[in-house]
Amino acid sequence: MSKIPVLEIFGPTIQGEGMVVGKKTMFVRTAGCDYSCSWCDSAFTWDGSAKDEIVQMTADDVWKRLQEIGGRRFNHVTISGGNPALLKNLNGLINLLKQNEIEVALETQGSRWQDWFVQIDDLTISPKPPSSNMKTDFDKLDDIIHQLSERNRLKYVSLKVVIFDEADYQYAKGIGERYPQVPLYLQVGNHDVHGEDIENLTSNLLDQYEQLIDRVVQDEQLNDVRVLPQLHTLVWGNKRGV
Ligand SMILES: C[S@@+](CC[C@H](N)C(=O)[O-])C[C@H]1O[C@@H](n2cnc3c(N)ncnc32)[C@H](O)[C@@H]1O
Ligand SMILES: Nc1nc2[nH]cc(C(=O)O)c2c(=O)[nH]1
Ligand code: SF4
Ligand SMILES: [Mg+2]
Repeated sequence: MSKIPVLEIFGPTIQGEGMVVGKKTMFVRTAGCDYSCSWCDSAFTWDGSAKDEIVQMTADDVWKRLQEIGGRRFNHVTISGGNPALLKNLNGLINLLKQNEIEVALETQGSRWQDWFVQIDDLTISPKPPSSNMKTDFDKLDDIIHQLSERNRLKYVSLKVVIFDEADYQYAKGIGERYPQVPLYLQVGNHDVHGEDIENLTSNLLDQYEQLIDRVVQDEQLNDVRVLPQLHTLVWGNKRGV
């Protein structure tokens, strides 16, 4: 059976971000990314620092492990990374979860298409703004949104843009204009992904959140938008596995 490179399986916790924020969920975090965002809060998935922790698992292994740690205390699994959309064979895991009546969410940046996107219940696409130092391939992103639209999947999809500065804000507006049919979430950027002083971190993030809200409420071109912090970061700081 084909294997998936897994870095973490944890939960139940709450989804801290985006379209299903607050939902009780388990997480499966895959290894490897085609991007290297300057501020990535999960850089250990691609920078080699956790390469010894990567475990090659079959879909069955992952499902067993989810049950071992989550028992019967979950009905939702979020797959994140790294970029899980690098893995063509994730359909095995997605099918297995669905057979067991588990809802499946997935986080990806919109750089790659996989046919199994159409099976995801909550698909978050998070194109990267200028502060990340990554360049969005808009031909690719257009194609992904087009394919999802053609297959009547847009009700299961959202776009989420992380905001650090004015250029990011303008980029997010561009995303909103380009894909008006897809719900848009703005997410507060965490400047200090290694900081251990949670009080200081929380207070900075709440300040950033307030500033982003102030900017959005003044803006007549961004009426149909949702503005959120990363809830898990406010609660647990930069701790891994929550
Ligand atoms: C770690 S990524 C993994 C999934 C996929 N590679 C992606 O970027 O969408 C999960 C989410 O965390 C966001 N993220 C990463 N670093 C962040 C930071 N420093 N502050 C806020 N959000 C961040 C990403 O933009 C993405 O929406
Ligand atoms: N609680 C919690 N919510 C999250 N939402 C997206 C996450 C991610 O790293 O992809 C994440 C995470 O790592 N933890
Ligand atoms: S695309 Fe996601 S996982 Fe990859 S570097 Fe950027 S934030 Fe990190
Ligand atoms: Mg995270």
